[in-house]
Amino acid sequence: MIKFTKMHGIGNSYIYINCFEEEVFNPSKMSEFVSDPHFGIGSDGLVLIMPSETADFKMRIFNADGSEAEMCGNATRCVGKYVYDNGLTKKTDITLETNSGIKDLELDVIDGEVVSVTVGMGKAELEPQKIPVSIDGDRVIGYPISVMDKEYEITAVSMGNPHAVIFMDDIDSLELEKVGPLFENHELFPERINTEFIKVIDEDTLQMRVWERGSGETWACGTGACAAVVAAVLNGYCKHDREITVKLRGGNLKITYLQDGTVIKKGPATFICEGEVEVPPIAR
Ligand SMILES: N[C@@H](CCC[C@H](N)C(=O)O)C(=O)O
Repeated sequence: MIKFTKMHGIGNSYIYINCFEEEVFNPSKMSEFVSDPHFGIGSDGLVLIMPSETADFKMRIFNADGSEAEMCGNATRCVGKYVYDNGLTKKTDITLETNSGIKDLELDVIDGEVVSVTVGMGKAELEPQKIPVSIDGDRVIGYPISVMDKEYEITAVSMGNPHAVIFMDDIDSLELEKVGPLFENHELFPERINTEFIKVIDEDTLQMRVWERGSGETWACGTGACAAVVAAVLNGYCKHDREITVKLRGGNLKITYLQDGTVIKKGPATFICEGEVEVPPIAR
């Protein structure tokens, strides 16, 4: 049996394991198991909360298919809430080590309740080789790509993990199950990709659907929302230094892309349930 907590950041849910108390030997298999809604618990993946030598805490994030990602925006907020609510820290300014560097969390606590978390997401990376995207040049902005005989234009951004952002008017009728995997596994993306489909509502508001690498369509993606705002600024739809509302299937995030390239993200983190799960030997 292993103790778990299920939390979500605007509908992007993960199973959180407190590795100060529990040991997980095969997180990749464990993620596949817990994410499965039929034989496991049901989630978009697994997050391990661990001790760090360089920050207050460390997190590792695994997608539902067992692949490990560098970063997860929604999980950073949930980890902030978890460590505060469970008495692992009394601090409201917390540093969190991830596979893409240390992120700064600022907890907004009212009457003992964490109502929102603001995360310094670091600088957006635009150099194609570093995202990585197999396209020459120093940036990928509005690059044409053909999927299922339809032309799309991608803007590529890394928020620690890779994103392709596409602006289009009709995102509601998109058949994400069909097109999502074709973007995810396209030959231009050697490490696969997260793909965001964005409708520009106005210069301060974007609407987004996302197909996540390793997890499929999720109701929200924090790094994806940041990439969307960066791409919107690069394409002239939004401006630097303004708080942009990104409306996702599960709720809203507030994202600011500063002139110096840094991205700030603010949003809620929500506890769903906790319990113990019997993990089959292969997933331990
Ligand atoms: N949902 C996340 C991103 C999780 C990782 C992603 N699927 C990847 O493989 O890069 C978020 O909120 O950022």
